[in-house]
Amino acid sequence: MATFTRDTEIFRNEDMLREDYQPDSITAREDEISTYMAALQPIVNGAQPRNIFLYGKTGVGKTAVSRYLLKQLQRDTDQYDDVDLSLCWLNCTNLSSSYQVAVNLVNQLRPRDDRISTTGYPQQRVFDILYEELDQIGGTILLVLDEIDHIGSDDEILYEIPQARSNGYLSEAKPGVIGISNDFGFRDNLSPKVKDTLCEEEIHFSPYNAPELRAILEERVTGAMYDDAVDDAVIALCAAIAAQDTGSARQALDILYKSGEIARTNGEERLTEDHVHQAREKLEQSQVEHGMRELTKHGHLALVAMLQLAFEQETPARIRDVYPLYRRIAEGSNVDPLVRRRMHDHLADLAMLGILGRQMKNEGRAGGHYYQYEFDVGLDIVGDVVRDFDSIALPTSVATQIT
Ligand SMILES: Nc1ncnc2c1ncn2[C@@H]1O[C@H](COP(=O)(O)OP(=O)(O)OP(=O)(O)O)[C@@H](O)[C@H]1O
Repeated sequence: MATFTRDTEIFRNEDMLREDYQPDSITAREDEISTYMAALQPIVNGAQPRNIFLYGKTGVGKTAVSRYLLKQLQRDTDQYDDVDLSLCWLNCTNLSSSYQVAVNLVNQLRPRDDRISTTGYPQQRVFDILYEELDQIGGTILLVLDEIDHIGSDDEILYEIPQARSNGYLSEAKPGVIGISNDFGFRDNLSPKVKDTLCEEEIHFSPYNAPELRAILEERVTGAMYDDAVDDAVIALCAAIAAQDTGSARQALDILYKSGEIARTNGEERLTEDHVHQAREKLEQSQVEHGMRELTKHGHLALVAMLQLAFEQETPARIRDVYPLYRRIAEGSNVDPLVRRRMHDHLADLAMLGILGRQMKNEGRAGGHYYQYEFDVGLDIVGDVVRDFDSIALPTSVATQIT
């Protein structure tokens, strides 16, 4: 019979290593915090808020620092009767237009039973409803738009809200926008008028180095794990791996958490450097798997064509070998195939994601240059992903090998 008992060797509080955990204190971000605080200072003084744009790669603390500072700001402004601060936090993943952002802001600000429909209004009407809502709340209202790059080039709202007061649309509310993004291209491609308003205050978060990651891990591990379960060498290794790869605190924390899970599964009481290496490998593998699942339909078709060639021992393969298979599989799956050039872009994407390796070959004057592709990841992992492609008619040689 399977019996569960509470294990007490490794984790004191493993929730502290989870993605959604909000730390009480922030380590190694003194400069960013002081710039951020200066940008928020007008609010404390009862003045109009500035618009702030935070950017930096993934996992470098943009969200954690914002949550920490805004909580602090709310607490500290409570003592001033003339500051009435409200916060509205919207994650813009899946929101691809100004219209959708406006609707979601309205619905976030309204009670649950009074929400508006996500379609069917003219854009200006939705903005008007948003202004009514903001004016009804009144006071200083900070709208935090996390992952703001998802709205793409339809960035009108990032100009509209900050200008609403001076344009006479608001009388009671003083809105400020805090935009957060890890897409550097988004900032550069903002329309000039949006860049002027939203990027009034810009704060760049750079990747963490190994000592900074070490300090973050040390702080977190005190509450999350028992002292005897983890030593300095293990923490230093997690920090070094993440610093070398991405500079992301999320990656460093994930490696530490996974190492603890591996130790627990093995029934061991201490984390070792070997657990850390295994954890890194497992995480990389699941990231590649995730990357494969997220590809477009044509990316999936290219993947299946490559898998067929790999099973038939025909890799490394050139585009001229992959393309006819891709075409056949696409047609068999009722998908219009792309022309060869466009399909080649998908192979290049697979190489960029680390799923395929590609090598430039040079056959001299007569043969010219060409690329050869082969899998850089285990075929079993690819097979696991491909097995779930319900709308692709798999070639028999693939279907039989992956079942
Ligand atoms: N300076 C720090 N001190 C303590 N914890 C941190 C720090 N920076 C990041 N973290 C932790 O690392 C994880 C990732 O950080 P966060 O979500 O803030 O990154 P981000 O820059 O917003 O990334 P993304 O662009 O992917 O949203 C979180 O669990 C967060 O608590």
